[in-house]
Amino acid sequence: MTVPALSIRDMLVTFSGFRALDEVSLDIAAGESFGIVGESGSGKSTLLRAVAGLNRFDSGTLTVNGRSFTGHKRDHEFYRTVQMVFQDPYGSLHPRQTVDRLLLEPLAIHGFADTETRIARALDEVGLGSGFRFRFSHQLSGGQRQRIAVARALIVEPKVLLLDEPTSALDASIQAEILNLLEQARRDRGLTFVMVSHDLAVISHMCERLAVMKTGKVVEALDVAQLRSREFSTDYTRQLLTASEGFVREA
Ligand SMILES: Nc1ncnc2c1ncn2[C@@H]1O[C@H](COP(=O)(O)OP(=O)(O)OP(=O)(O)O)[C@@H](O)[C@H]1O
Repeated sequence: MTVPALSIRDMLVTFSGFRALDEVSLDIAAGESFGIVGESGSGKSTLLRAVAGLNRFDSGTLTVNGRSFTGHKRDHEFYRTVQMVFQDPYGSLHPRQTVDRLLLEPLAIHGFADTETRIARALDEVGLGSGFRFRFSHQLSGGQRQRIAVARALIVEPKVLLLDEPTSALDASIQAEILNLLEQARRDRGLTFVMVSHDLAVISHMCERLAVMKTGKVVEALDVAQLRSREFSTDYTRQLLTASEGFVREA
């Protein structure tokens, strides 16, 4: 692997002594789409949140594009490079703000000047168009909100997107649209994805490699070809696969 976009070494996160993330190490290459799966409570969100600086990590190292970070301190440049999209587009967007305002905010924070052009382009990129610009987010459907959340992440031209169950709050048909939109953006922009999902079908569709988590640890790392041909080394992964609804793809 060339210099990884994201390198996590022995990352430990504890909550009152409980090891929610137990010395996890991962290298994710630039341009790679990397999945994180595991049962509920296995530490997937904690890992993503610790990378994003939303949780502090107690020990270990995080290196992003060659820059190292500790604890939960992140700087402007980090958030220009790394953006996160959350599961719940209802919670992550302020309901009483217009789409315009929601898209303007990250541009202002990061000092972009040509805001008009960027907002118009962002709305086009996520398939909404300028007719949505002055709508309030509470007037949008779940799928439209998630498109705005994606636009808000992409508008500052990041290199890495952290995606925490980005479609699991949406209907199946809308899920596919958002996943396609994300995949298109990744290809067009050469983005690196780190995607958490409980749905192995989603991971199989979107990712090239994945880590399987259990009780705060990575118990297995494999590529999607191995996932599809069921070359696992643990029964736990097999059980996850069986439990993942709709996973029907055969080797
Ligand atoms: N802020 C917190 N305070 C205390 N415990 C926490 C906190 N955040 C997470 N945990 C605990 O850490 C463990 C891992 O949680 P996490 O949310 O990372 O799991 P997950 O794999 O993302 O689960 P799910 O698929 O259900 O979202 C759980 O036992 C959870 O209760």
